[in-house]
Amino acid sequence: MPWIQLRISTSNEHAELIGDLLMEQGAVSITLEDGKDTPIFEPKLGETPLWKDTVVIALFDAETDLTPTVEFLQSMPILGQDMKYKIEQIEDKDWVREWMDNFHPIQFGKRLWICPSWRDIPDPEAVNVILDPGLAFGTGTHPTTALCLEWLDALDLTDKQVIDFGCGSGILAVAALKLGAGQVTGIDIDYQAIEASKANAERNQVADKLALYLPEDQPQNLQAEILVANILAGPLRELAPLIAERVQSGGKLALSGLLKEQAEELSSHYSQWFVMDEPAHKDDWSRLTGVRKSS
Ligand SMILES: C[S@@+](CC[C@H](N)C(=O)[O-])C[C@H]1O[C@@H](n2cnc3c(N)ncnc32)[C@H](O)[C@@H]1O
Repeated sequence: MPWIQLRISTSNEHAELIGDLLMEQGAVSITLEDGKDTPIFEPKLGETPLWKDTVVIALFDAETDLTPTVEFLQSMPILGQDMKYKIEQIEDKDWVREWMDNFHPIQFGKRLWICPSWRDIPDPEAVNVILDPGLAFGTGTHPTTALCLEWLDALDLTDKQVIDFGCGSGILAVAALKLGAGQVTGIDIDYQAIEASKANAERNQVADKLALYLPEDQPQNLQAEILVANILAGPLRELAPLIAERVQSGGKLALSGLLKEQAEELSSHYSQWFVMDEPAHKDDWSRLTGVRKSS
């Protein structure tokens, strides 16, 4: 079905009200976009901050006459006759198909490949993870996932016990198993992540070695030789005592999901329990690694 979209430049104060009014005018969806290049990396819990210059994008059925909607918005004092807007025709595309067409097999480190389940495997001799992320985070294209995959690839995981905190699509958990881990525990707050991890483990014939839990259900005495957690700096800080408890003495830790400027502070916090290495970086993101001290 073809669509038209109305883009209105406004401020963070008025964006939500304009979005609500456009829904009342028959828009089928509203998207808010950064009007300039001002990224918001890690909002505080419960906050949904908007950019100072925000563009409200309203999608309408292509048959809609937008003249009355534009006139109505121009009559509002917060927009007025000078309202900056644009009307665009949207090509009718199959967005899922488009995303699938753009996701290709990627190599991480020396041995590991992440291969979308709908693609051919480029190197059958490699360690191949066949992946469909479904609705969960984790395709390998994000720098934080890439940093964790490279770390796992460089370890000898043979028969090791591994914990994947914040397992998302299960990409790290399944990669660890394909790299030889004996048993992996994946934990996530999102039930869809648990489902996606289970499906990906089955796809890779390693489901019998993957235990999955919501945080409240994880076993009390759970411990592993290796723990990887790609979450965000805030939760990683809060979870630090629990994460430390989960790693055996001499065991290895990797944390990602943190920004470069957060690396030093988080590393120093974890140094209570771990001998920390220098951080590794990719784009704006970092990975911290360390070895558990004796408790
Ligand atoms: C950035 S994604 C990482 C997914 C995957 N491990 C990867 O590396 O691509 C973070 C995941 O952590 C989960 N998460 C966030 N806070 C969490 C918490 N406190 N405990 C467990 N999982 C959490 C999210 O639901 C999400 O699936």
